[in-house]
Amino acid sequence: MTTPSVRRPGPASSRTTPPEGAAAPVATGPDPRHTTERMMDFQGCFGCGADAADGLRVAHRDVTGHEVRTEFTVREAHQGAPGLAHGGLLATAMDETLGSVAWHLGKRCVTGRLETDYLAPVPVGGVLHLRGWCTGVHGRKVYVEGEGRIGGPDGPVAIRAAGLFVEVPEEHFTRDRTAEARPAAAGAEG
Ligand SMILES: CCCCCCCC(=O)SCCNC(=O)CCNC(=O)[C@H](O)C(C)(C)COP(=O)(O)OP(=O)(O)OC[C@H]1O[C@@H](n2cnc3c(N)ncnc32)[C@H](O)[C@@H]1OP(=O)(O)O
Repeated sequence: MTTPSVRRPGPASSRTTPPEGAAAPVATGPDPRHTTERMMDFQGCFGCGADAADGLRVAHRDVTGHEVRTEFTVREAHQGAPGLAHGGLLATAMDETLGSVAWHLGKRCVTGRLETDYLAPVPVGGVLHLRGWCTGVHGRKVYVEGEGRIGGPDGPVAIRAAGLFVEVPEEHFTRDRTAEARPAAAGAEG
C-alpha cells in the first residue's frame, strides 16, 4: 500500500465546519413524526434499501449518542476500475451514514454539501466500516463528519468525509415534483 507523501488536512472545509456559536449535538433518536406514510417501510433507497437491486445495502449497525456505525459490502456492481469500488458509490455510502447521524438527532434533513477524501482503494468483496458523528448544529444546519475503514472497524482509513445537512419541512418529501422535472416548453427561456 502506498503511504501518502504529504500530511493531509482534515476533511472539512469552511462550509462544513460549524460556525462560532454552533450548539453541541443532542441525540434524541429519529423523530417518528418525520416518517411520512410514503416513507414507512420504504425499501427502495439506493443507499440502504433491500429492494434496490444494485443498491449499496448499507447496513446500519449501531448508534451511540450522535455517532452512527454502518457497513458497506462492496459488490461487483459497485466497481469503478476492475476489482475496485467506484469513488462515487463510496461517497454515497458516506452520505447514507452521515445523513443517518442527522436523522438520529431528531432532524428531518437532506444533504446540502458532501466533501470526501479518498485515502486508499476499496476492493470488491471488502467491507467498508463507516462511522459518522455530529460536530455541531447551527439553526437548520447540521454539521457531520465521518470515516470509512477497511479490514475491520479499526483498520486503515480509506475514506473521510464532512457534510452539511439542512433541515427541511415535510413538504420537501411530499410535494409532487413531476412537472418540475419535465423539459421546459419549446421556446421558453431558461
Ligand atoms: C436515514 C436517512 C439518510 C439519508 C441520506 C441521504 C441523504 C440524501 O441523499 S438527500 C438527497 C440529496 N440532497 C438534496 O436533494 C437536497 C437538494 N437541495 C435542497 O433541497 C435545498 O438546496 C436545501 C434544502 C439543501 C437548502 O435550501 P433551502 O431550504 O431553501 O435553504 P437555504 O436558505 O438555501 O439554506 C439553509 C442554510 O443552509 C446553507 N446551505 C445550504 N446549502 C449549502 C451548501 N451546499 N453549502 C453551504 N451552505 C449551504 C445556507 O447558506 C443557509 O445558511 P444560513 O441559515 O446560515 O443562511
